[in-house]
Amino acid sequence: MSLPAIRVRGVTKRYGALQALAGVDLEVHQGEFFGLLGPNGAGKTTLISALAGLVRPDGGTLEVMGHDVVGDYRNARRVLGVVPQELVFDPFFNVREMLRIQSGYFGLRHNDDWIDEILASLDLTAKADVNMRALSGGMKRRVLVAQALVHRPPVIVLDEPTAGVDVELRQGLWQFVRKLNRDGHTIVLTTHYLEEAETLCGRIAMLKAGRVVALDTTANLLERFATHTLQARLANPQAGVALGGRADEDGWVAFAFDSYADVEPLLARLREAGAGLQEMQLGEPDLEHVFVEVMQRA
Ligand SMILES: Nc1ncnc2c1ncn2[C@@H]1O[C@H](COP(=O)(O)OP(=O)(O)OP(=O)(O)O)[C@@H](O)[C@H]1O
Repeated sequence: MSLPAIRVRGVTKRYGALQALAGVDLEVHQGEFFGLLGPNGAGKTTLISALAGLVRPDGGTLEVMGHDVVGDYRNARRVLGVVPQELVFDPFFNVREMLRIQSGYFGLRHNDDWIDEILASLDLTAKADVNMRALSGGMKRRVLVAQALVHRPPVIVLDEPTAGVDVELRQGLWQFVRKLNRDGHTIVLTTHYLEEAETLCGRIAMLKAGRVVALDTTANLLERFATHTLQARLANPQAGVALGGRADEDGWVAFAFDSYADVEPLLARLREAGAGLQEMQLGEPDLEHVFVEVMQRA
């Protein structure tokens, strides 16, 4: 097994009386597209800040590509690119200057070829000489992504990169991030858009109140926690309700089932009960259901 991209062991962090991280253990493998999900205040940003060395944990250890983020800060920082949640910029510089300055933090002086490549990939070339304060919110967010990449880090963490971003930019951003992942970068993503996480992430950790409450492949989470649904429009909805369905006002009755093997007996029972099936639809399990279920159980 190769060196994990990220290794988090027993990490705790307290803000006064508030336990923001209550013992987090986590490993992200190299090359993974990993999702870090959780409700507001679960501790996602705190964990990312600890990885970036911006927050010092009270206990436990964090490593990026084998470098301890406290003891070996410089190397740990060098292998990590973080796209932060908040848009914070110095308004006096233009885009290219910002990226040069960021390169300078990592001791990279002749970085313009790579900067040009990033600008082109993020469709920012035309904005290279534009002052930061003159950019729209979505453009600024692209610059944040560019900034995280100037030092070619193998591990990239994106903290809610698509919050408040329009559909076009969101899709462009995902295309780019997917390409980075295909090129071998490890990606860690936090988002509240569970549909995005479901399509993008191969493995997911769910955090609640500073703890990991679920950690598995996306496929296993969907399999384990979510139920399928069968929606049936019935001439006699009461017959469906008597068989355990939930009726809505429009005459549809929803049945939850765990596997397709349960569908045939259900249809047979509906026929025996004279439910009068008029129309039906199957609903696939989705990550949103899984999330709600996990959070309720935890
Ligand atoms: N600097 C700070 N001082 C005090 N409390 C803090 C500080 N930073 C975070 N917290 C608290 O720690 C908890 C975890 O916050 P964090 O920002 O890590 O959550 P999150 O999962 O990223 O949430 P969101 O989805 O809203 O971004 C919250 O209750 C938050 O109020």
